[in-house]
Amino acid sequence: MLGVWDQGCYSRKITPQAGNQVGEAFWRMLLAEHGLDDAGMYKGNDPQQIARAGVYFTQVDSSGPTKYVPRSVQVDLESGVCNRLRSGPLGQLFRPDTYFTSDSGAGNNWAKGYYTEGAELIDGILDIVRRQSEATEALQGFQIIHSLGGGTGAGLGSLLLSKLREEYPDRMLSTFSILPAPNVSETVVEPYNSLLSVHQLVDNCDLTICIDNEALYDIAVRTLKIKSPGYKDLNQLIAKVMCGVSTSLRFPGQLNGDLRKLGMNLVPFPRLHFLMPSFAPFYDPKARTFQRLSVPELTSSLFDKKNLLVASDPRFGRYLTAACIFRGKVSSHEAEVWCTYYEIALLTLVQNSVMQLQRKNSNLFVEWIPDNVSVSLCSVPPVGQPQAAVALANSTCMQELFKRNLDQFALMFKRRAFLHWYTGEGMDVMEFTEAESNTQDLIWLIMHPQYQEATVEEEEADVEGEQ
Ligand SMILES: Nc1nc2c(ncn2[C@@H]2O[C@H](COP(=O)(O)OP(=O)(O)OP(=O)(O)O)[C@@H](O)[C@H]2O)c(=O)[nH]1
Ligand SMILES: [Mg+2]
Repeated sequence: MLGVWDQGCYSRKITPQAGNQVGEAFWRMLLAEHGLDDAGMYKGNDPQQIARAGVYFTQVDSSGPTKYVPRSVQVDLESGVCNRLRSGPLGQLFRPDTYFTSDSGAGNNWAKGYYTEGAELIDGILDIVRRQSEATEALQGFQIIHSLGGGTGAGLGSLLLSKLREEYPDRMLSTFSILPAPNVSETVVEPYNSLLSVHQLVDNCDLTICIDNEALYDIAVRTLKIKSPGYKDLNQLIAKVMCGVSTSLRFPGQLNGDLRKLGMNLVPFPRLHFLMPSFAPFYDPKARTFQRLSVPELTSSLFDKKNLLVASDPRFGRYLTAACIFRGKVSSHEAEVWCTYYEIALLTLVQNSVMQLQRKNSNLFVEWIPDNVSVSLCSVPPVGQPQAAVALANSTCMQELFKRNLDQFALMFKRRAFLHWYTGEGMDVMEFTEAESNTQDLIWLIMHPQYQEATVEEEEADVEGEQ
């Protein structure tokens, strides 16, 4: 999990395996983008690189040169991944007292993460969150990186979200949530863990950036031509997108420059905060030298199913909102210097290109939110690529993901299969029923966003009627 503040920054990873492994890939890429080495020492020479590094790092310069330390907490109910992190290349980066592990394990059981084993760790985790929050002038909010398919990231991650909501009701809570996929799946109960987590995310999170292992797997095989992709390959893709979508928070002068502004532009109704990321260009490293996309090509790639990090098809939904960021030298006029006039001209070019795409595909964008696609530029390119674009979109096609999860959940739940593992940890079967019906409601709302207000009014009328 990660936390973000205006001055310096703070990150905390609730990790289960996935969260910490993805976190490691993310921090490594983040270090490179800000010109920092593995120990957090600045080695770059571009003031833009480091100007807002404080959003994710605290500067420590007690003796000698300044060290940038991530505001991060690494949590797991097994110690293996954290131990590897401690003894790996980033061993000097994190504060030693920001690792929280135990050896009890959650054994893929959401109830252990939420109610028993995880619940025992929660006070210690909150203590360190509190200490870091108090030392910061302007706390924006928190980011959690976790998978939804296991016991720790999903169960303990959900518990942490609800505690943070209670303690910091006016701060932004956001997650990078990795959804399970049949072809990268590890256990049969993943649909249970995932749906129980979605149930919590609906109410306790402001922005959920969904990442789907199924889509990552497809990109790795079809586009990157990796024969049998491992987590390392998938995590590189996630890190690229995480760096991309946090660009506006980390570099100066950006639109959507903090988590709240980002949420404001992307979330028209509180429960519809499940966003799908896209990235372009993904390419086969062997074909790299041939890759140079024009602005319209980059734009259309961002809205293409092949470039989405979730396995759903935007042609079967409608976009409520989207935010795009173009990075590096995205114009074809390569000889031009990155100066103010050039930037204005480029912004107009990018805006026109998005407008044209919207005009051509007007049926894919709701008409009742005018100007629902925001665009911004960042001259700092991603690591290893001269140019790239990334988008976060709020589309009704996200219902496909929840429908897939719900169907798998329902098949097992109908027969009450595997439930004893959960009830054995003190969980009530009612919670499963509630998670199921909450997800059904969520799917309905995603498909009928125009009735959101009516639903809220009906609920309010019901409450008044009961009084
Ligand atoms: N993309 C990605 N997915 C992962 C990774 N590791 C595990 N997963 C996925 O995450 C889900 C399992 O969750 P884990 O993160 O391993 O579980 P956990 O949160 O540690 O929970 P427990 O081990 O049950 O305590 C499965 O859907 C895996 O496919 C990873 O490094 N990258
Ligand atoms: Mg684990």
